[in-house]
Amino acid sequence: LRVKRKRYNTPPGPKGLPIVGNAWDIPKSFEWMTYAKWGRDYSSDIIYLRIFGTDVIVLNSAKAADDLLNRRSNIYSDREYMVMLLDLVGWGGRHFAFQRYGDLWRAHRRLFHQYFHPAAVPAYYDKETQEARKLLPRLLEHPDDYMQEIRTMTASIILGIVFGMELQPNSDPYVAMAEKALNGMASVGNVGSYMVDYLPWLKYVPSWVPGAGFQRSAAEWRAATLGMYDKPFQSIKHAMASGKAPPSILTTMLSKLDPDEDNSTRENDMRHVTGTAYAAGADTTVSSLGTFLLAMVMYPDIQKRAQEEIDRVVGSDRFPSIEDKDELPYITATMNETLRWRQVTPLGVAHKLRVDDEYNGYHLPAGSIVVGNSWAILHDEERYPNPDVFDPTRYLTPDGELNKDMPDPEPAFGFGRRICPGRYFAMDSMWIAMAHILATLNVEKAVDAAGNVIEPSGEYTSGLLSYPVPFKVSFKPRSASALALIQPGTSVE
Ligand code: HEM
Repeated sequence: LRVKRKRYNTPPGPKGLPIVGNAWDIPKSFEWMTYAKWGRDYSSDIIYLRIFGTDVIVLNSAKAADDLLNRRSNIYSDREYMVMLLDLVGWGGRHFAFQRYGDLWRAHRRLFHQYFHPAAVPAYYDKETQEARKLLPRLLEHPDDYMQEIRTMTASIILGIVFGMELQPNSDPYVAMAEKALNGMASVGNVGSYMVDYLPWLKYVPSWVPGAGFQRSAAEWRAATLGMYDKPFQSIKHAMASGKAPPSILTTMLSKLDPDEDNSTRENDMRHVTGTAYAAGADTTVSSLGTFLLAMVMYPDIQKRAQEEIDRVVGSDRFPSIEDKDELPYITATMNETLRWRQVTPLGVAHKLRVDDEYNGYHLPAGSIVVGNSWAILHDEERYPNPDVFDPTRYLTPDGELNKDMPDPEPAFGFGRRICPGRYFAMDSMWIAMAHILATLNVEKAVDAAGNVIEPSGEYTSGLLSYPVPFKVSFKPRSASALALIQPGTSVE
């Protein structure tokens, strides 16, 4: 029986072809820019696409994203079921960013929130500060590996607070496994990266069939995903049983269990929520700090101004502390601008609409994938003139205070009930690392063997997470007293 579809007034967008719809219109990379361009071409901040029968709605303005994803969050907070990512690569039921709206998601999010809400995160300042301090000498020693060193810092912070884990220097086996799992996630995590997402029966095609290479990649990634969730959980549980587990979020969680009850569901929630903190939090913060370094290399005057603020408020005989934050508005503005200028997740994580909706006279069909284009929102020329220029003063009043009328770059963290629940912790980690780097190091363009300055390309990778394309950086201690802070044994002449 064929039911004839009623023609509704959906938002404008490229026309597309029969059956495949707009599948071939969507570029393989930097889709956020194309979506923003379509918004201009069709003079609409809402764009409608159809991909193999799936409705996709892209929101290109702060107003549309706020009206729908924030204000109607009760119906806009579902997720698409991504076969490749969830079934084949193993993130289903584990990483709640990809969980459908429902009880399991709610249980995970609630448990996570208990340890990452604004009043909980100051408990992690000490660890964040300690690891930021360890980062500084490593940047001086291994300037070419600065991204890896930053990754070690974020991994040490998160794994330290969540599992009480001390990382093994150089390649830590847990981090190596997690990196593999995260590579899989980054490769398949954007809705529609794999044909199997649109044609779910493809998952039954064995991996030896020509063209089914996704099955082989999936099996390798899957082993890493399962390991990253199970291994630390099991080892902490064992260590706790013998009284040897250092205090952590997981030991606090486990200590609340009643040994006389069947705890299997709650233990699973704990395993998945703790594993997710690393999966969601490590590489995101790494990318944002990479952007910070890129901005400092490209805009030396801004770096100098930030350093002057620290010198004036903190002096040079101690490190800045997050307790100084209120007196360091330029540093906070620099962090906001870092999150605005280049997003870690330019399209956020796609939401899904659960029921039919109406907006501005348009029909938005139930089941639509709804993409908040945070790149477009944070590059809106009206709110952010010359949006491609890195300029922290956007966030400041003329007399240098934080401008209360300027919205925080919140869209960088998503929307509505799905907004990043790790954002307070993420911004603390970023702020502390940035303040430590600015206080003690000059971050400059590197020079090659022939004495030529190496210009960074300023380019980014494309995917669910976007990173600066590797660029060379030179780190130099700002002064003898800075060096003495970085390497406490060093004498100051
Ligand atoms: C600069 C760093 C970060 C950025 C830019 C970022 C960005 C995002 C974005 C865009 C989302 C999707 C929101 C949506 O669906 O509308 C998200 C979700 C999430 N983030 Fe973050 N994040 C960052 C750091 C962190 C950290 C450090 C953690 C954990 C400690 C974390 C945990 C999560 C979790 C668990 C979710 C899933 C929320 C849900 O679906 O209910 N994030 N993040």
